[in-house]
Amino acid sequence: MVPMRIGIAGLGAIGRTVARALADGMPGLELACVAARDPGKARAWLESQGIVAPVVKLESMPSHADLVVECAPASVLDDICRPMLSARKKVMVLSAGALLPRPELIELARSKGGQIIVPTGALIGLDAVTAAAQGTIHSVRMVTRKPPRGLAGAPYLVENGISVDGLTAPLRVFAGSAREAAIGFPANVNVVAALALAGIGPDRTTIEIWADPGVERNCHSIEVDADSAKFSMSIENIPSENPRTGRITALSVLAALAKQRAPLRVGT
Ligand SMILES: NC(=O)C1=CN([C@@H]2O[C@H](COP(=O)(O)OP(=O)(O)OC[C@H]3O[C@@H](n4cnc5c(N)ncnc54)[C@H](OP(=O)(O)O)[C@@H]3O)[C@@H](O)[C@H]2O)C=CC1
Ligand SMILES: O=C([O-])CC(=O)C(=O)O
Repeated sequence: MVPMRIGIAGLGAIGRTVARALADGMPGLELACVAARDPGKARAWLESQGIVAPVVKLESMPSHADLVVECAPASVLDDICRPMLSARKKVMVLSAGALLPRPELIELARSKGGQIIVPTGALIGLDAVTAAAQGTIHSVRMVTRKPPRGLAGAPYLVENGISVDGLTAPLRVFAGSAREAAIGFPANVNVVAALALAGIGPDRTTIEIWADPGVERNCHSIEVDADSAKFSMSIENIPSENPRTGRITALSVLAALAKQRAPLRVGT
């Protein structure tokens, strides 16, 4: 079987873990290329790891890869998705919050025959939410609690003069829709964007965000009420080297990549 060629756009907390795993070997998959903001830094890291892969520009990824994992800042989403989708290829999107205001990327995938894949990422239970969405979902509510350092610097906090420094008790810093949360916290709550895309959309999916000095993990809990089932789910993510990003996110990418070529697929 010809291996599926995987590109990685963004060599940070998620990208490095995915590159390492692909280089170590995943059945039916090969690391085909990497794109980074600073190609010199990327080359030095690859060399230090003994990983052989070309460092290329975002716009030339389609000639190297069948599927690109987008694990870069939200601001780069367009530059990663457009060339790949225009070439009828696949992009696995981690910056899910940046997809909400860009429905034209989904239209591009539809018109060209490419595909955007949003993995479960740092979340849980999107299989159940997508199943329930085949029927009628009445409501989806999410509550996120993060250590203050996992929220510091978010545009919503800056614009509203909310400080999370030196908190001694939990502070609810936001309550609103997934759409508003994705704008105010573009690097902190991609999870609620993925949840919205799986279920009832960004305007009806609600979220509370708490800065909680009492937690060490990024904690997400979700309640879904549907005509097929009522369920609640929660996950406590151990932060990776990037305090905003749970370690499980890169593992979710690996699981989703493995499914691309697996003889047995479990879960939706
Ligand atoms: N869907 C989900 O469940 C989750 C999504 N995420 C999202 O995934 C994305 C990646 O997260 P994470 O790995 O933790 O982030 P990091 O900040 O650790 O890594 C991002 C990398 O992208 C690089 N980069 C910056 N600009 C470009 C560019 N123009 N082209 C290519 N690479 C670039 C950065 O380089 P440099 O440092 O040199 O600027 C950095 O190495 C983020 O948007 C994050 O919010 C995170 C967790 C969960
Ligand atoms: O959604 C995100 O961007 C990150 C997150 O909450 C987590 O890793 O738990």
